[in-house]
This record gives sequence, C-alpha cells and structure tokens, in this order.
Amino acid sequence: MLLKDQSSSAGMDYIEMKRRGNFTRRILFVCVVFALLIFIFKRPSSISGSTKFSMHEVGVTHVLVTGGAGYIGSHAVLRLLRDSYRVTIVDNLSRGNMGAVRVLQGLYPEPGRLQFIHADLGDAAAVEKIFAENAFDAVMHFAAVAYVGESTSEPLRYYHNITSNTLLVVKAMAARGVKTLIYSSTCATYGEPDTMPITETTPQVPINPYGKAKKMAEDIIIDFSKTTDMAVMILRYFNVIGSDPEGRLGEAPRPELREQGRISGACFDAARGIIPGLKVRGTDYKTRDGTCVRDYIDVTDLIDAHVKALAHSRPGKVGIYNVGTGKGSSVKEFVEACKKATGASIKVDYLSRRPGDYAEVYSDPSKILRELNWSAKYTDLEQSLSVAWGWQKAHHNGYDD
Ligand SMILES: O=c1ccn([C@@H]2O[C@H](COP(=O)(O)OP(=O)(O)O[C@H]3OC[C@@H](O)[C@H](O)[C@H]3O)[C@@H](O)[C@H]2O)c(=O)[nH]1
Repeated sequence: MLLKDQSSSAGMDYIEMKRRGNFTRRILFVCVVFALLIFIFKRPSSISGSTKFSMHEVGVTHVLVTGGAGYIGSHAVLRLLRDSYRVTIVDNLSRGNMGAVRVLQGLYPEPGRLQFIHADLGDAAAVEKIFAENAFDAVMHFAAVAYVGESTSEPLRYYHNITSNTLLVVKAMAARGVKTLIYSSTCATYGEPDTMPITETTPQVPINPYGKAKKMAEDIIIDFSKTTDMAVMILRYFNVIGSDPEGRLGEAPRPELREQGRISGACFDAARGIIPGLKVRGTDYKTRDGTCVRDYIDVTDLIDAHVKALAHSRPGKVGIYNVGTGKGSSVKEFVEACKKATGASIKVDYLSRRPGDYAEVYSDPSKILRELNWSAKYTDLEQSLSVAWGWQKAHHNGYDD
C-alpha cells in the first residue's frame, strides 16, 4: 500500500516536473516572441516620433524638412527622396496634409527613407526631443503660416509662429551641432521698393506682418550665424505656383481659409465651381492694368533652387538669394492664364484692395544664376497652371479624394 503510494507519488512528481518543464518552455517561447516584436517595432518606421535615425552611419544626408506636409514642403520632400536623401518631416498638420505624407510614403516605403513626426515647432520640449533623437545633417525650414491677408488680421499669430518657431529650430540645431540651414523667406520682406526689379541688396522695408515677421526671422538667423560656423542659405521666394509634373502632389489649402487664400487656389476653386467666382482685390494700383503685379515661380524650379542651395552651402557663410523668374504678371493676366489652363469661364468680381498688398514686385534673379547656376525653367504661366490644374481636377476635395 505504502509502496503503491510511493510509486504513485513518484509518478506524480514526474508528471509535475514535466508540466513545469513545458510551462518554462512556453514562457521562454513567449519571451522570445516578445523580444522579436519589440525589435521589429522599434526599427525606424515611416510614422514614428521616437526613432533614432542616423544618416551618418550610411553616409547619406539626412534632411529635416519642417512643414513637409505642406504645399511647398511636400514638393521638397519628393525631390530630396528622388535624389536619395533621407528625410524626416516635422509638421503640425495645421496647414499641411497627411494625404501628402501618405503619397510620399507610398512612393518611398523602404524603412529609413522617410520619417514623419507630428509635432508643433512651437513646443520647445518636442523640438529638443526631435533633435536629440535624430542625427540631422541639414534643415530646410518651411513650416510657417504664410498668407499676407491673414497676417494683417492675425498679426500676433504671424509674429509668434514665424519668429518663435525659427528661434527654437535654430537653438536646437546649435545644441545638436546641425550645421546647415536652408530658410524659406519671401519677397514680402522687401515691401514695396521704389525700383524694380528687386535685387538682394534692395532695402527690406516690409509693409505687412507676414513680411515683417519673415524679416525678423532672417535677422535672428543671420545674427546667430555670425557666432557659429553654421552654413545658411536664405531663399526669398516670389509667388509660388504649379505642382509636381507627374501629378502626385498639389496645392490643397484648407477650405476654411479660402477667403484669405492665394490667387492660384482662388482661381482653381472658381474654375471648379466651389466658389461662385474669383474676387480680384484692387484695380486702382499704379500698374499697367491697375491690378497687382507678381513674379510667379513654378514650385519645381523653386525646389531645384533649394537643392542647389544645399549643395553650395558652406560653413560660416550666409547666402541670400531671390528665387523668381524676373518677369512680372498682373492679377488680370494671371486670371486670363488660369482661364486658358482650366478651360473654365471664371466669373470675376472686382473688389477693393486687400490690406497688406503692395502694387508690384518682381525679382532680379541674376545672383542665383551667377552663384548657384540656377534659373527658372518653367516660366510659362499658363503651362504651370495647366500642370497644377491636372492635380486639382483629379482631387476635387484635395488629398481627401
Ligand atoms: O482671391 C484672391 C487672392 C489674391 N488676390 C490678389 O493676387 C495677388 C497675389 O496674392 P497672393 O495672396 O496670391 O500672394 P501674395 O503676393 O500676397 O503673397 C504670396 O507671395 C509671397 C509669399 O511669400 C507668400 O507666402 C504668398 O502668400 C495680390 O494682389 C492679391 O490681392 C486676389 O485678387 N484675389
């Protein structure tokens, strides 16, 4: 009985040991699976805000593109990826579109090519974290509010957004030893000069909060650069139009900002019938037909200037360049070109002047040709608008289509 009991107890021990062994193996298996999952999900992903993403390891330039989900920024990202750069986009999506980021991710899905970080550059801790966790070689700083009309009704927003965010970006660059900055500035920093065309030495006397804030941001960058060996390129854009010739990206302003928006967006909205007609703001300027004259530069050319600026940037040097065609077109001429490009009969209402507007600006682009070997290639307004219309037609609801 006792023996029987003992043998039965030994049998029980053996079964118990086997059960425990199986249990341990299961635990080990689960641990290994967990470790594998952690390894997979911690690798650089295309949507991640916390992955260390060093470009230097692979000898490829890693560019931080602020505002990379926006109209101009997304076109810059596309070009940089095409040219084999690695890119991190930081965007708060207040004006930019996640749809543009998704297009770019779809085109360049390989791990480590494109990283998107949803963050606001006004958040100092977030900016510091982004720079601490990534090794950037260069920054292209596009992110900013950028409507002249809106800047006159919301000046504090413009001063804050444009100056403070630039300050935080530059501070973070300095703290982490990021040596190259390409800054998006604007012809609006010149205001309304007495002589045309505008050269880089034309006095900057901005007349609206947008232009004034951009001039302040330029000053912040230039003054800081004198204390370091940072390479700085300041590009003063004239009026940007057009879109990716392959139709992958376009200009998709927020519908709620229609009233404040740029002439190109308003023309396309009128051509699609989204708004009843185009409002031409001011017909009594001292220009050839009474409407404002602007220098319209195609976004493909503009981004080419950025890539050339990056290639020509030198430590301790500040380069300042106008980016324009050198040719001025009036609002009326723009509307005619838009009618031809869209084939739509756009109804035009003539209204009083928009606050903050200046009569006539166009660039002298000879410095950028001389020093960076850049000149605009897409100088036919109607052609640039036709390309942009191609994307607009296919995206009635912007990137939501
Ligand atoms: O609906 C509209 C929009 C604009 N316009 C006029 O079209 C002209 C161009 O205006 P836009 O708003 O397109 O462009 P702006 O010249 O004011 O500034 C633009 O160019 C310089 C960039 O740095 C700015 O970010 C950009 O907004 C102005 O005369 C404006 O009054 C209209 O007549 N109707």
